[in-house]
Amino acid sequence: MREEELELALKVVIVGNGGVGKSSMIQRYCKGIFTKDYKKTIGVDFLERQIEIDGEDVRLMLWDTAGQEEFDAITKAYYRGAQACVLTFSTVDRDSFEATHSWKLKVENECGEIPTVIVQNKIDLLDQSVVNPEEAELLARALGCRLIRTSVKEDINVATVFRHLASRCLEELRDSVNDYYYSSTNNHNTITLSTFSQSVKKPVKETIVLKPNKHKRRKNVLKSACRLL
Ligand SMILES: Nc1nc2c(ncn2[C@@H]2O[C@H](COP(=O)(O)OP(=O)(O)OP(=O)(O)O)[C@@H](O)[C@H]2O)c(=O)[nH]1
Repeated sequence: MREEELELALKVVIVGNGGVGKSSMIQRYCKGIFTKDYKKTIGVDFLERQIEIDGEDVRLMLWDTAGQEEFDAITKAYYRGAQACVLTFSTVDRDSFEATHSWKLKVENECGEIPTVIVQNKIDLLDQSVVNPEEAELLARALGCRLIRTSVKEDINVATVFRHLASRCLEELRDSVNDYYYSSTNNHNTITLSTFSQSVKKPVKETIVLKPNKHKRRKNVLKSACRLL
């Protein structure tokens, strides 16, 4: 495979009780549309969107899973291999809020700990809210996730959810690439990263601090990393 064919693809699963707006969120983000009709997802569905984060092209593969428990056996098979997760509840559905922790556990059972956000959807219906803001913050803190409030209907914060997750995944990937460089350079070796300012050439045993080039874009660090690995 040529270097320019390499791309970063992230599998993201969207989970939460039925009717909280998972399918609508994915449709909004990938197709720019919103429909009032409720069509229950049977099993799983899938859409994708390409975005750019810090100069990296990232393909987001968004897996829409059914919220009804009867589909649990099917949907959990699709959690496997996910790199990020959206836990969704609805502002006007108390049960969906209370189920958030159990959704997190279901995903964790298949994927371990992965970057996760909690989404409180339907904030356009705040006047009918059955979850107070402090409770939602507390839950997010307890589960160690960022809370993002969205309205898929009004297109509020939907893109933020996916950009945040993609950034988190990229950070983790960069950290592991950097760890690899550091651990694979023994004593007198040097490393060269051409995508960073003036190439980084340092004797090992020092901490290697990678600074983005101020003049060149820090483009394709992961592709370059793959080439070096
Ligand atoms: N007011 C309002 N309604 C929304 C919003 N997002 C989704 N809905 C509506 O909520 C209903 C359920 O949305 P879906 O996206 O089908 O819900 P889901 O979570 O995919 O449901 P399942 O497929 O059963 O798991 C639909 O009628 C949507 O139009 C929102 O932000 N505000």
